[in-house]
Amino acid sequence: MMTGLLHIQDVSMGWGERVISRDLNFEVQRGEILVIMGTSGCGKSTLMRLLVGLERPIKGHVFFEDSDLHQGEPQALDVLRRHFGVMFQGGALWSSMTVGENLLLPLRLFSQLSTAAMRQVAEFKLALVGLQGSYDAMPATLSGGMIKRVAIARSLVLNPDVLCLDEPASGLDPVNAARLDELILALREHLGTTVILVTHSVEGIFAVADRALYLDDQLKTMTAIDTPQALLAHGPERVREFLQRTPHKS
Ligand SMILES: Nc1ncnc2c1ncn2[C@@H]1O[C@H](COP(=O)(O)OP(=O)(O)OP(=O)(O)O)[C@@H](O)[C@H]1O
Repeated sequence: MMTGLLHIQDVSMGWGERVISRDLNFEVQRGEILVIMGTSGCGKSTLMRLLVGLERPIKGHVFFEDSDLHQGEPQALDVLRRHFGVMFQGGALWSSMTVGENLLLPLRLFSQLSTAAMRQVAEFKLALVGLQGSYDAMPATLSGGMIKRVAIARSLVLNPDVLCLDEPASGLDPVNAARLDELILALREHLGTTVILVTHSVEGIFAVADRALYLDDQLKTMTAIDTPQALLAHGPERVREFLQRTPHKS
């Protein structure tokens, strides 16, 4: 009997003969904030892409509830993917479109809503991330922190069960990075969204994570998953070292 929203079973990931990480086994609980951590190149982004069905594992399975994300027909996978809202590294917006048009894109593609209803949804999501009133703004007129918020709002328009954020704070100053942490906590509280987060920021990990998992690039597997406090107190040595670094923003 499976518990948890996502169930990762004996997964190995990589390309061709090159295995990046193997024997991954863990669950993501509904409503939790799970951080994927590890040094550069250990496979954090790859794991996130795999968890949302954009990458296939070399071996093993990823289940969303009881559905295998990599087994069914392409159409079934398309439906499953809509449970995920994804903000990729960089979180780029279309610079030639207004903020509102950026948010309408996924709605036009995947919802049956009327134009007026789509606009309401987009404005509501902008308000959720603290950007009410910026529907008609062009991305070039926004600050880096605001652009990240718009990208998060866009990943929320289809009401995903799981929000996946790949280094959302990269390029932000410490104040805006901390504000983004607060936003992530608020979204979980108000929407109940499950959040999977890739971050290099130790401060961010302690601020938001219910649990964090560590991908070890030397052992090429996941060596720990627990609360950040437990990992710092009695995790494997490299994980403790990772968490003891001077907090910094990537
Ligand atoms: N499409 C691809 N084909 C082949 N190799 C890839 C591909 N994408 C990533 N890699 C390699 O897989 C490894 C893991 O990459 P990934 O981006 O997942 O790491 P990461 O932990 O997210 O790194 P960073 O912290 O630097 O963003 C890297 O060595 C990368 O070069």
